[in-house]
Amino acid sequence: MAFLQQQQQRLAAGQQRQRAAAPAVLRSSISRRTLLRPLAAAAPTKAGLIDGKKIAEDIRKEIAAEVQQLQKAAGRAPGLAVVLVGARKDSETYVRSKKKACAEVGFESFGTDLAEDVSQEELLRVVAQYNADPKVDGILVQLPLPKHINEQAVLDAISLEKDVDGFHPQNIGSLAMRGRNPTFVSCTPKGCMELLKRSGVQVAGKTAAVVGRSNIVGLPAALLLQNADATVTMVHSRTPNAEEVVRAADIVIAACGKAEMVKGDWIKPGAVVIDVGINAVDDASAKRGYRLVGDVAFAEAAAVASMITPVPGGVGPMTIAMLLQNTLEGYKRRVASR
Ligand SMILES: Nc1nc(=O)c2c([nH]1)NC[C@@H]1CN(c3ccc(C(=O)N[C@@H](CCC(=O)O)C(=O)O)cc3)C=[N+]21
Repeated sequence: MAFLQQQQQRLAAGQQRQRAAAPAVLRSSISRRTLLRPLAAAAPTKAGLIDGKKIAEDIRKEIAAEVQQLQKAAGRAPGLAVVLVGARKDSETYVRSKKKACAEVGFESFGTDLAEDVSQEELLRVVAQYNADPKVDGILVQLPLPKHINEQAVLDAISLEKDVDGFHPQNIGSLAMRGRNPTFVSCTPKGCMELLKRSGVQVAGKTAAVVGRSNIVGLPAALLLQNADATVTMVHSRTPNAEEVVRAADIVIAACGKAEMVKGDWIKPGAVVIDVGINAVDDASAKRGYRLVGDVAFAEAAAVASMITPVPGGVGPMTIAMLLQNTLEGYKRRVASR
């Protein structure tokens, strides 16, 4: 919270400077613009960093404490099943970090690794097995799946009560309807909202732009912002005036999957920027031969925003924290309904 206070002080100081400058404009013939320019150059705003890694760590601690408290009476720990098909390097990395996170908070993790050429039928059998397993509270089928498998058919087969990814059409549908509560909200958009909440950002009454309209991030993120009383515009590849729409927004969620597409001059001064993108770009000087960048040109945007998430260390760790939170929610519901 310390940085929030600093942030508010900095904003207040800026406003005071501007107020002090205003009478001078009236007294002299120098234009307001000319007068403010050297001031702005002397004090470039540097956005406060929203530390997703730290916030996710806090959440994992909260979850671990709750598991400690609940598991004795429940007779078992929460269980998460992760299904991986094929051998994509990035998917393997993600699945490994999910299992590690499970261990850290005291969950039991179940895993099935299937060959790239596994049949859809066989994959559906694995899903059905986990649906029926009383020790499993959440099921995650790592995406993307190989081309020969109908992704939606697999996601639809996951029991609604175990759909911790929140990808089942009924979960997304409930999110879209007023007065309905989805069983689970997708982890990445839920993580974005949690970052806003834990950074003290008020959403109600604000304008928000969501860049990207995917089922798994853009769409549910827009619905969540709208449910939190923001006025939301979605921007996508066919939006002719994307920059203009983004520039009008108090809150920007970038989830278009294009490295550094959202430039600094798309951002309204003082806006809050949540960057969902994780793009690998070649970098010979990096240990792995590549580095990760977001969908936002970070340095440029940080110079105008009031707060911004970094990549890595922003939304990514929150996605996993929300997966654990969803699994814990499912566990509590299932234990209570026994
Ligand atoms: N059924 C399904 N559910 C998912 O939630 C899902 C999926 N499929 N397929 C792939 C995407 C991607 N995803 C990420 C999770 C964590 C990080 C993460 O923790 N990133 C770290 C480190 C990244 C690194 O250093 O490699 C960071 O941003 O700081 C990133 C990306 C979940 N996804």
